[in-house]
Amino acid sequence: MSRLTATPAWQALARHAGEMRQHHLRDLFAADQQRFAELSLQHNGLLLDFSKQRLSTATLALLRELAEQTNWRQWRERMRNGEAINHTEQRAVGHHWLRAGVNAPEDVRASLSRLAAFCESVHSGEWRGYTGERISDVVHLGIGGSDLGPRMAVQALAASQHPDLRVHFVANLDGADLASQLSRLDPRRTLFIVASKTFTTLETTVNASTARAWLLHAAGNEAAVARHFVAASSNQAAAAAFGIAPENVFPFAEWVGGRFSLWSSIGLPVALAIGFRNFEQLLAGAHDLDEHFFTAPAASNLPLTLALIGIWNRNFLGAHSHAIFPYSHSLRLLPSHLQQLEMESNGKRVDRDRFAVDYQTNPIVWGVAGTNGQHSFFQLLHQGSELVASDFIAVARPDFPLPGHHSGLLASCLAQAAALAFGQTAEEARAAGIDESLVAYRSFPGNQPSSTLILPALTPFSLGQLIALYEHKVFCQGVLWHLNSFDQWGVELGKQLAGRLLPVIRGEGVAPELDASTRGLIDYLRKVRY
Ligand SMILES: O=P(O)(O)OC[C@H]1O[C@](O)(CO)[C@@H](O)[C@@H]1O
Repeated sequence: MSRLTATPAWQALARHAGEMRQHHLRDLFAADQQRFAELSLQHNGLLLDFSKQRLSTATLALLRELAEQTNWRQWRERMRNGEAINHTEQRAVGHHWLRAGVNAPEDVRASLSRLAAFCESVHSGEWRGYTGERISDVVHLGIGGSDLGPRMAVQALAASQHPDLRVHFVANLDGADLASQLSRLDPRRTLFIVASKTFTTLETTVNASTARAWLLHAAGNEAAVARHFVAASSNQAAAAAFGIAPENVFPFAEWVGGRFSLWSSIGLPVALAIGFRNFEQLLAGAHDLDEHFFTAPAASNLPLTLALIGIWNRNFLGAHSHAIFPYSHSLRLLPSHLQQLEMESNGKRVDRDRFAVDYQTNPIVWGVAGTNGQHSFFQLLHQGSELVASDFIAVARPDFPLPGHHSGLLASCLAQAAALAFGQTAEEARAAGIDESLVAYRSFPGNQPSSTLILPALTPFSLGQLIALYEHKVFCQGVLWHLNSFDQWGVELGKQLAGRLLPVIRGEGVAPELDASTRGLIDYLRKVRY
């Protein structure tokens, strides 16, 4: 038995789960008229309703006891105080310092001032391309944490987009990604941001090299690179070796994890897209949530509550997957961002003390924007055989207010969450006039758990709050599961193998140790490629 499953709170929760599994959400609501009031929280404009989760106030009390027995407060202080809690890389975890405003470390404030000045020079037209033209397009080259966060934020805040500057993102190693962007761009007016913490990532360095060749083909002069390439990286030496002028490198610290780097210079495309003042509001929103997380008691702490609900669904009700449904077209990339945030952080099977865990860790995180998902896979959620826990995210006021759209969107969001929770019994189907031969098909079991999060509006501030809320949720779950949430060794093996296969694919080498399947695939590829 592990130190987690041996805790009295875990044991009590396991017993309690046996009892709670007997109850349908219909019964829980029927038995308690105060359920919404008891099982919802608010913080500075955000509302989190978790009354449609299959739990009770007693469940929450036990879950909070589990948090106490796993020392979540002490871990929270360790992160806040800059201890090297990422022990396998001997690094502190400091993304929250990036948004601490006037209390941020000196180097963070200095770096923000440089970003502000750079944004100002691009927006004002002081920064010009090699022929003296203004910059009209920015292409951000990065992948994983150096792509998903800023890409999602730029899309989410499209309503605040700077009118004269378009921001594009290229991540994939597949040349189709970069080629399709370049075909629409003018090298004289295009600025590239090479975004890579390590500056060694294959996808980003290949895309950056191709982009530089494209620029030089047009400019015919190396000097153009300094007017068209900047970098966001922790590896200033590698950025310089690539040919980016030192004054064009915006560094950030090693203690910023890739999937938490949106708040650093990796967020430069966001600042360019929405303006630096709005970027500061994004940071302010995240800081607001940081303060809440660091100071609120367990019972009113939103990130901790989200984390505990996730643990309940995963470890005690047996949900394998967790869906994120933003009912907001602008937030349609949020599921992808959270997928990386959660699965790269807590997709682990060895605990902090190097022991294999004897409990489930992160579920599969997935999702799309509503209402689109309703017309593709929601059928399985309503009548399939899988327990799926969901987060519905709604925005009270529209960011693009076209008449006749937003009320329907909100109605759909609330209707889906209610239908998943309460379903439709055979009696109700009959009462609705369904023919007896169809009653079995037109009954819905319900009892699918979900939370609903409401943002008053999609602003830079509320987006900052939203992302930080999930970041701290992930932190709390990592603490409870006794994981290091801040390394990602699991992605290394595939990278190393790709490095070994590259010369073989190119026909420049042999790899005698290859397995029969990979060898067969390579032989076939060689045959059909050339
Ligand atoms: O910013 P870099 O160093 O290019 O890394 C990109 C991404 O690659 C990963 O290491 C995973 O492969 C992520 O954690 C990281 O965000």
